[in-house]
Amino acid sequence: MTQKVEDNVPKSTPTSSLREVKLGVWRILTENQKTPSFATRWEKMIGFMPTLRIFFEEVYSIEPRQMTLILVVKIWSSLEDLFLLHLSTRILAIIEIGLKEGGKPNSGAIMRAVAARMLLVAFTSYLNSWSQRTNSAVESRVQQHFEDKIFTAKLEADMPATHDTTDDDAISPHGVWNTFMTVVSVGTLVLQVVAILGYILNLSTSTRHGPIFVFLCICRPLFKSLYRQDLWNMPFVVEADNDDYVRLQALKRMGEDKYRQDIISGDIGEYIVDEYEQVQNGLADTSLEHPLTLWDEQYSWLSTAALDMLDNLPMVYYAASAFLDPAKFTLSKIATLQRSEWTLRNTFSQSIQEVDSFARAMTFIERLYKFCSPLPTIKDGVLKYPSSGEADRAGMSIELRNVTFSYPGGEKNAKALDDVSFTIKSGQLVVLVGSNGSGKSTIVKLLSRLYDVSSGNIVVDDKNIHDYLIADLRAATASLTQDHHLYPLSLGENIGLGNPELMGDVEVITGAAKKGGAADAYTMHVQASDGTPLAKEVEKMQKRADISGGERQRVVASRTFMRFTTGRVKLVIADEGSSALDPEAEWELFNNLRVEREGKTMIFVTHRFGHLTKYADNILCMKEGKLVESGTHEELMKLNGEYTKLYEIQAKAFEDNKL
Ligand SMILES: Nc1ncnc2c1ncn2[C@@H]1O[C@H](COP(=O)(O)OP(=O)(O)OP(=O)(O)O)[C@@H](O)[C@H]1O
Repeated sequence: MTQKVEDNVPKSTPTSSLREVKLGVWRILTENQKTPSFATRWEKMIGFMPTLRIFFEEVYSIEPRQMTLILVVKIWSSLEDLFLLHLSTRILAIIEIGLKEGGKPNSGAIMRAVAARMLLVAFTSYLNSWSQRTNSAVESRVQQHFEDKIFTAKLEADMPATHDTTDDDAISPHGVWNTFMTVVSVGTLVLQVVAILGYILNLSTSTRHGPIFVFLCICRPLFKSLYRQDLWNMPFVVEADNDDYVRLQALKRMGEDKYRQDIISGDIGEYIVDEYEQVQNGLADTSLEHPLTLWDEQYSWLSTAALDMLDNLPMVYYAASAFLDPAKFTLSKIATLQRSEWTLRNTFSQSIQEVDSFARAMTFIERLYKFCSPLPTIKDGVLKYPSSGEADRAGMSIELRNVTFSYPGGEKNAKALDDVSFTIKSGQLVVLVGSNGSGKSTIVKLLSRLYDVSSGNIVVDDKNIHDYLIADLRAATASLTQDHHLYPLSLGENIGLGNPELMGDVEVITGAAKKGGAADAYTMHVQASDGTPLAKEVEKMQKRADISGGERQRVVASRTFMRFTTGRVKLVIADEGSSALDPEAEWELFNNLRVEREGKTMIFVTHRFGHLTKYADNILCMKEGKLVESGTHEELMKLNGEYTKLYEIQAKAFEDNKL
């Protein structure tokens, strides 16, 4: 198990090294890097301000009125302690003066100060409860706003962008409100610290006393943050480093529902329970406590005690001052100093902790905007497809010229395609074959411009594929791949989305469903969707998970036939689109596709050589990212190479079965 304590683990740089600590069942890695200097952090923060402003304005503009009130309450709450402190001081001072003068304290003044204090408490508590209620409403509005934004960005992102998954995981609309409130909290904490500092300095008996007292108040959090720097500044990675513990976690997972059927049918429950007990015994006294608790415990009690002692310094200071210079100290002043010392220390500690949260908020906001406005990695062209004068072609003509391609984010130097060249003439039916991982699907993806070549060129109808408008190219391509999924929408939409313009045309959709082999399912769907809202809802709620692989492919194939109804398709790509179909359905699908051949080039990717290769104008045989052979079935068989080898393995299987 790898557990990230910090979600922003920096990549190791040559200037930093890793420090490893073993605690309990954990292995903790921290970065032994020099803490960035104050100047570096300051620079980073200043550079971040414009992005922070955009974020703040965007969140604020969702509900400006409510947001203003929330901010006012936040500011008020941060200053409340100080107002209360001031009123308490006044009450104490009035009492003290009264007692000193030997008479009764001024009851009117006391009553007024007490009433003011109570009013303040009641007002703040009302504001807080109002703010809590408002917060949740505003929070859900903000969440909704960013959910829409993230959803749109996800739909608009192109394929290479989706390889950068590290950012995706961390970006969630739920994080936006928390991040916003973190930024607000940091702002109000800074305000609070400044206000208390001002108050203490104002109270102090001399210009020298004030700063010394303030320093003593913040001594503990300051030293703690310096001494235990890694807690605040060093992101660290924690992973389980105990075989028994790792196995225990794995055995615990065997209790999940998905394994139940196997456990019952395989009768392996007893084995798992025995193993579970064995690893529990193996762990014996090893601490399973949370790594952060263990991390904290590794410091000696002496250092902890020394830090705790620092808490007492302000008291020692004003006790000594009162002793040495009693004329300048009153009891009410000492009480006020004590209370303000406590408030300052707490607020300062919180601020230091928030430095870390603020750094995380900065990272979150930067990632959010990067995610929501990704730079398009696939550049659009300007030419219409088909260009004027080319519309009558018998299909798309394609030429790959020395194409090499590596997947973004894939292993360095790993070429999915290596110097591949071939030509497919308009209207040809071409079959792509080759062993797993040989690059067949990659060719298909490049033709749909899901990715761009790393080097070389793809020429479509005599022009570079990059010159065409991507939307036009995609409209001219109908693809049926094994990766296609059923959408979590109604069956009618699943087929109709092949041509959204005819979504309401039951007759056209029925025709497509027939050709794709999903006619029975679609007829049932039409009967269920008898127009009543309830029937529609029932249909929508049907789980798509219970559908078999073959049934799914029939629906996806129907969607492809629906796409033909646009009249714009010039290229049909079927990448293992019939792998889950029974032989009869596959034969039917293939025949139905052949009927649609007019005006279209067809590329089939397959491992099953059966009927497809017989009808192919050309067969391209791939191996390890290279095109190794091409020609008709007869020509390739004569070569006695890779194609023959693959073909004979299949043929032999049938012969062996006969024996
Ligand atoms: N998204 C991806 N990221 C990184 N590498 C990938 C990705 N998709 C495929 N590859 C790699 O590219 C190479 C070619 O894969 P491709 O899917 O084109 O092969 P294929 O011939 O279609 O295989 P199969 O017959 O199994 O479908 C393989 O080495 C594969 O691991």
